[in-house]
Amino acid sequence: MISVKVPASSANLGAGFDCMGVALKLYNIIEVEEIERGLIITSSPDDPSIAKDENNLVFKAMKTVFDEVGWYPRGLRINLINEIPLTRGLGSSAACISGGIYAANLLSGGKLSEEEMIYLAAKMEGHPDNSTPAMIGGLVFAVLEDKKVNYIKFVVPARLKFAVFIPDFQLSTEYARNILPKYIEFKDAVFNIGRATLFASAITTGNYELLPAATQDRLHQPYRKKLIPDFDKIVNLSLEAGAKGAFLSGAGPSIIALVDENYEIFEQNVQNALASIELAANWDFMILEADNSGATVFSVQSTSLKR
Ligand SMILES: Nc1ncnc2c1ncn2[C@@H]1O[C@H](COP(=O)(O)OP(=O)(O)O)[C@@H](O)[C@H]1O
Ligand SMILES: N[C@@H](CCOP(=O)(O)O)C(=O)O
Repeated sequence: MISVKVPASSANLGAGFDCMGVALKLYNIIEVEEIERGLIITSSPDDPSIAKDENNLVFKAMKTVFDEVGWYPRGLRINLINEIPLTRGLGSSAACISGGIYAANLLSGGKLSEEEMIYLAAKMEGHPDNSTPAMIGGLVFAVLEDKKVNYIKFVVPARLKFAVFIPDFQLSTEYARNILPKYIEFKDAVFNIGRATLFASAITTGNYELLPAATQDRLHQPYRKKLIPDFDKIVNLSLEAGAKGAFLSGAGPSIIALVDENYEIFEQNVQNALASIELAANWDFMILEADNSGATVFSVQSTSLKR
């Protein structure tokens, strides 16, 4: 049995639509084992959206590796331990894809390089901003090209923390992508290019005072926030509590805020604000550090099946 631990991820980071994302210390564990025959898939906690047959996302990711390397298990047992909430904008699908590819590569003899796994994951997800940090950790700037992903990984210092607000409703990434406009005004494109560039520079040089300006966006949040009634209230309470920027996590509905100091005061301010304002949804709140490792082997137990 091979056990792989794979982190959650928060993509876009404001202005960096489809090209920036960070891995977070919130994990799924994917356990895989070759068996004599068949496909057995279990998950905890279980969820009706988690397929238990060949439509399962982890299995589909694993099969892309088996097809690529030309190796197939006789049968496969997959157990999923899901700590990352599904369909909340925290890269649950990317964790399945990157974790599944990473586990399948181990099971099939490690023939794929890290670059090849990064590309396979981004191609399957359709954009590299979740799958790449889920695979290698850190805060990643990434572009999906024809046959590879061009990326830079930045190791996030522990000083920079991520306050995550998770509501009690789901918002599918597919739906949240379909509602985006096909065309935008030139000035809005220029607006985002500037802020994404400023964000990259501010994060890598530690100029966190620039982050509130650098995390503004006109490409996706104006459209998606209409699906999240509490969006402005959560963003505003985060900023008033001392965050250096607050924005949609991936395609939402979760919201994420950057905190670089006075963590206890920030947390107390947020708890007080959440208790005192009227909100349309129930929101879970936690402060996470960035994960700088990505998918890792959690444990390997020798299997009884001999080839
Ligand atoms: N932990 C999981 N296990 C199996 N399938 C999953 C898991 N998380 C997501 N999926 C599948 O991926 C699909 C898309 O999820 P998505 O809307 O992208 O969620 P997220 O925003 O968390 O990435 C889900 O409908 C589900 O079928
Ligand atoms: N760039 C994507 C990110 C989706 O992230 P997820 O965690 O919501 O799957 C988008 O904005 O659609």
